[in-house]
Amino acid sequence: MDGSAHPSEIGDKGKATALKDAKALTPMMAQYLEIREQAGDALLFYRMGDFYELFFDDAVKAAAALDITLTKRGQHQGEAIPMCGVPHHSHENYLARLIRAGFKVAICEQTEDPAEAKKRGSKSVVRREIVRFVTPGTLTEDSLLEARSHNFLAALHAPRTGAGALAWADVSSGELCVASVTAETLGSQLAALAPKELLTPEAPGGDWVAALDAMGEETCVTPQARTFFDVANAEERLCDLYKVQALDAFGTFARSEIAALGALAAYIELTQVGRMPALKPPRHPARGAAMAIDAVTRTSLELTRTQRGDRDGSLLAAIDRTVSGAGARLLSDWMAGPLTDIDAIRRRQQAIAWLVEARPLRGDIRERLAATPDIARALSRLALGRGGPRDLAALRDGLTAARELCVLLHGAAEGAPLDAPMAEMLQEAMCDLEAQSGGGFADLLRLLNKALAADLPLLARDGGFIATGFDPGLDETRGLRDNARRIIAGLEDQYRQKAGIKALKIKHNNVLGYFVEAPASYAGTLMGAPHCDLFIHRQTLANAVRFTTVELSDLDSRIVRSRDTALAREMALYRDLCEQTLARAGDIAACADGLALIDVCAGLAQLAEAQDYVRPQVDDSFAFEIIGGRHPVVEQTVARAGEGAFIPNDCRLTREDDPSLWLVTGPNMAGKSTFLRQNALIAILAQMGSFVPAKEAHIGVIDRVFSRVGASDDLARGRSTFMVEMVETAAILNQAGERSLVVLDEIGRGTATYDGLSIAWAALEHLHEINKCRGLFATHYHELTALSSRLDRLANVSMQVREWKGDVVFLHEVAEGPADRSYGVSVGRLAGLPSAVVARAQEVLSLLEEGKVASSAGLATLVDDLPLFSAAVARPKPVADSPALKALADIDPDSLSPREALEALYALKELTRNGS
Ligand SMILES: Nc1ncnc2c1ncn2[C@@H]1O[C@H](COP(=O)(O)OP(=O)(O)OP(=O)(O)O)[C@@H](O)[C@H]1O
Repeated sequence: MDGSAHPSEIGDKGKATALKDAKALTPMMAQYLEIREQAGDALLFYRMGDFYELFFDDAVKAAAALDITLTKRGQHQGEAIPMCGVPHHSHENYLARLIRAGFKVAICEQTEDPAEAKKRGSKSVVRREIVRFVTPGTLTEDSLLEARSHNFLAALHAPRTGAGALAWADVSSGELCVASVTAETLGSQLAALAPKELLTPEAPGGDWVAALDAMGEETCVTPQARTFFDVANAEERLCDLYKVQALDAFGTFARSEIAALGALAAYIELTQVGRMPALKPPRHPARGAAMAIDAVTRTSLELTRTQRGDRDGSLLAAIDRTVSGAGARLLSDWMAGPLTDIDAIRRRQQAIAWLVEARPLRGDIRERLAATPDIARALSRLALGRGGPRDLAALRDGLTAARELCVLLHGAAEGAPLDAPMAEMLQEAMCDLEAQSGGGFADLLRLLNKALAADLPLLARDGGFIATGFDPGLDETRGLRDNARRIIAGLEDQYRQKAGIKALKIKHNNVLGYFVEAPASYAGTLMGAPHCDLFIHRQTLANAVRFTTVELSDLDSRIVRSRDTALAREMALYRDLCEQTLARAGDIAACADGLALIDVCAGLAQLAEAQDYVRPQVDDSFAFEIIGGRHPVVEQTVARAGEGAFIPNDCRLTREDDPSLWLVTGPNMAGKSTFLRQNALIAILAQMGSFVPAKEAHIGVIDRVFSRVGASDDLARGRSTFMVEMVETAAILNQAGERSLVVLDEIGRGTATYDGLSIAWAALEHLHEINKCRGLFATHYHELTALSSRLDRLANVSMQVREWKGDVVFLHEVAEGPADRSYGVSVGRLAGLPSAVVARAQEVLSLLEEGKVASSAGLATLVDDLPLFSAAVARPKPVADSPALKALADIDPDSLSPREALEALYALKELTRNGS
C-alpha cells in the first residue's frame, strides 16, 4: 500500500459535493476520477498495493459478473462508495471471466515507488497510469487465450458509397491481413474470421448495418468515431509503425484498405498504451481468392462448431490431427478460406502426399512438434513488454526444435527414406525454420542457451533466471551474497557457543531482515551483562525473543545491497536479451509459421492415412465426380458408436457429361442430409488442399458453396422458420453461379403443402435454368420427381430402404430413380409413436393415397368416414369365429351344477391354450 488515503476515504468525510469540483476532492480521489475518465467504457482495475480495486459502477458491475463481495468504503457526494477488489496475484482469472462476459478492462498500475511519492510530502499520492486496456480482441496471455484458436481483432472501413475494407490482426501472434469487402460479402468474411472484436465506424450506412446485424454474438462490436478511419492519418501511422517511407513496399493497398489497417493499428496502440506487438507487414489473404462460404452455410455444414455451438462434432474437430496450438490455428484458417487457385491447392496436396508416404518420419516430426512451445505467442508477449524469462526459453526451445526438424527433413529430402523429391512447400518451410535468408538462428540460440538458467521464474523481476557463468559481474555480486549467507551460518554457531544456548537460531523475515532468535526463557540471559554489548534487543514474542548484532545488520545490508544489485544487473541483461531476440522477430515469426505449416500438413497426412482418404483431382473443369464418398464426421461417429460401417455413396454432377442437379428423395432417416452434406464437405476439404473421404474424387474448382439444411426459427431477429428459409433460398437463387455448388435440403417444408411444393418446384427450375450450378436438392415432395422429364440436367436419385417383417430397414445407399414412397409412418413406428397413432396414421394415409381428399369436399368425407380416433383406440379387434367364444356362448350358467361349471371352465381354458 502506498500509505496515502484510500480513494474511497478521500472524498471527503462529507465535504465533496461535485465530481468536477476539484477543490472538494482529496488528491487521491482527484487522481482516481481523472484516470476513470481515461478508462472510457472499460472497467477500471485501480492498483492499490497487492490488489486491483474497483469503485462506483465498475464495482457494482464487476461484483455481479464475478460473484464477489461488494463492499462500501468512505463516501462521495454524501453516498457510500461501492467497492470490490481482486488480488493482483490471481487477477488473470478474474480478467478472463470479465472479458468472457463482454467487458473491457483498463489496468491502472502504480508507476512509481511509494517511497518516491513520500519524498514529495506525506499527503502525496503514488503516481498511477493506465498501462493497458484489455479487450476481447487484444489478449496476449496464455491464460486468457484458447491455444488452438485465433483471437482476431478486426476493423471495418465502411464508406457511405462503394466498397469498404476489412483488416484483421491476431495481436497474440502478429498476423495482419486486409481485404476489400462490400456489404454483400462482409457477412461471409466475418463468418470465416469469427473475430472476437470488431471496430466499426460509429454510424455505418444502411447496407452495412444489415450485414453487421447478421453477425454472431461471439463478436464484441466496438464503434469508433469516423475520424479514427481517416486515410491520411492511417497511412502516416502505418509508415511509422513499419518504419518505411511508403506502404508500397508491402504491396498495393486500396485507400479503404489503408483506412481499415490504420484504424486497427491505432486501436492496438491505444489499448497497449504505446507498445506495439510485433505485427507482420499487412498482406492480402492467400493467393487465389478463397472459396466463398456464407455464414448460414458454415453453420449448416457445421464446419467449426455444431449447430449447438460445440466444437466436438464439427468438421474441424473430425479432421484436426495437429499437435500444436499454432498448427490448430492454421488448420482453422485453411478451413475458413478454402482456395480457388488450383496451383495453390496442388502445392498443399503435394506436401501432404509427401508426408503420407513418409510414415516413420512423420511420426518423428509430430512427436517433436508436440513438444514445441507456442513461439508466435511468446514472441508477441515479449514485443509488448509483457513477457518473461519463460517466453525467452519458449523461443529457445521452439527454435531448437525447428533446427532438429530441419535435420530430420534434410535427411529425408536427400533421399534416405523417400524417393520422391520433397514438396516445394515443405522446402520453403524448411528455409523458414532455419532462417536461411536471415543467416540462421545459431547465434541467438547460443546466446539464449548460455544466458538462461535451468529453473525460470514467471516474471523477470523475481530474478534468478540468468545462468551462472553468463555474466561475470552478476556472478561476483551473487558470490558476495552467497558468501554473506555462509558467514551468517558460521555466526549462528559462534553465537550459540558464546551465549551457551543450543536453541539459538539466526532467522530472516521481511520486517527485521536477519535476526537472532532464542526461546523466551533466555531473554534475561541474552540481555544480561556478559552479552548486552553483543545482542541488541529487537522484539519479544510470547515464545521467543529476538536480537540483532552489529555484525549481523552489516551482513544483512550487504545481502540486501547485493540482491538489489544482482536484480538490477539481471534486469539489464534481460532487456538486452529481449532486444537481441526481438531484432530477429521477423525471422522468428516466419519460423513459427513454418512449424505451423508442417504441423498442418503432417496432421492432414496422418488423417488421410488413418481414415483412408484419397488425394482429389482438382482442376478448372466443371467436374464433380465423387466415387465412394463418405461423410467425414458421421463416418467417425458411426464407427465410435459401433453401429457398423458407414455406407459410401457416389455423386456425379459433372456438368458436361452428367446431369448436374440431383433430386434426392427417400424416407426420413434414410441418409439424405448426410449424403448432401458429405459432398459439400468433400468439396471444401478438397479445396483446402486436404485429401478427402472417398475412393476417388475429381472436382472442377468451386467458387462458392451454398448449403441450407433444415432451417430453424430465428426468433431473435423476428423471423419465422419459413421466413428464414425463404430469405436464405433467395440469397442462393440470387447469387449462385455456374461454378457454385448448391446443397438444398427440404426447401418449402415450413408452409402449406401446395405453397411449399410450388416454391420448391420454382426454385429447382431456377437452379437448372438460370443458376446452372452443380447441386443436390433433397425433398419429400414426390411430385417434383416428374420434373426430370422436362429438365435435361436434372436426375432423380433416392435413398434405398427394404421392408422386413413390416419394418423399414435403411440401407443408406443412393440409387438411380425416385423413391417409391415415403415410409414416414413406418419411421414414426420406429421412433416409438404409440401404436394407436401409427394405426390411425396408416388409415388416413391409405385414404389420402386413394385420392379421396383432393378437395375440401373430400376432406369433409375423410373426417366423416374415418372412425373417431378414440373409437379407433378403444374398439377391440373382433374375434368372431373363435371356438372358445362359441363354446362360451353355448353355456347356460343357470342350468349348470357346480361340478359342470368347473368342467366347463377347464374346457374353455383348454380351448384358449390351443390358440382358439
Ligand atoms: N451412408 C450412411 N452410412 C451409415 N449410416 C448412415 C449413412 N447415412 C446416414 N446414416 C445414419 O442415418 C442417420 C440419419 O441420416 P440423415 O439425417 O441424413 O437422414 P435424412 O434422410 O436426412 O432424414 P430426415 O429426412 O429425417 O432429415 C444419420 O444420423 C446416420 O447415423
